[in-house]
Amino acid sequence: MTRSITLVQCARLVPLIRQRTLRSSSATFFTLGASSSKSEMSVRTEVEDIIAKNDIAVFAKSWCPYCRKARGILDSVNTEGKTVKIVDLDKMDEGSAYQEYLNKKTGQRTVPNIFIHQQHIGGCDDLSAQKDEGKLQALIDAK
Ligand SMILES: N[C@@H](CCC(=O)N[C@@H](CS)C(=O)NCC(=O)O)C(=O)O
Repeated sequence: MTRSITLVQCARLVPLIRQRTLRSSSATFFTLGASSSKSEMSVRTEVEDIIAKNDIAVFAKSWCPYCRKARGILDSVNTEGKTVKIVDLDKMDEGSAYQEYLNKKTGQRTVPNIFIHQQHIGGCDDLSAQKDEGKLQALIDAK
């Protein structure tokens, strides 16, 4: 008797279990949706970390002539004791996402995208202008 009651209860439980499974699979779907915006968050965190933790941060592409020129300008000034981070966006999976975030942050989509002590400098032409005006070394030495 006890056994048959248990079986009946089990039979009643089956649709409930199905419902819960469906609910939990939509919860999984929701979690996946949330994790895609978390990935945007982590791109933002990573880019901001690079800018915050380095005296000079350059978001570049390995084949880009303006990036090469910017590296040359930075090599021509004294960066001793400073952390210089060059991030080649074309060599990483999240490169396009970084570039998209940088565009949102600075209004500049092109590379190189240069920061000195967290201050947005701009591209190669802007860096070059700072050097020509004799301001670049002072900017780098500021901290
Ligand atoms: N005037 C800009 C020019 C930079 C530029 O045109 N960069 C190209 C690569 S050489 C670029 O970002 N193209 C778009 C892309 O690669 O997504 C500067 O001085 O930095």
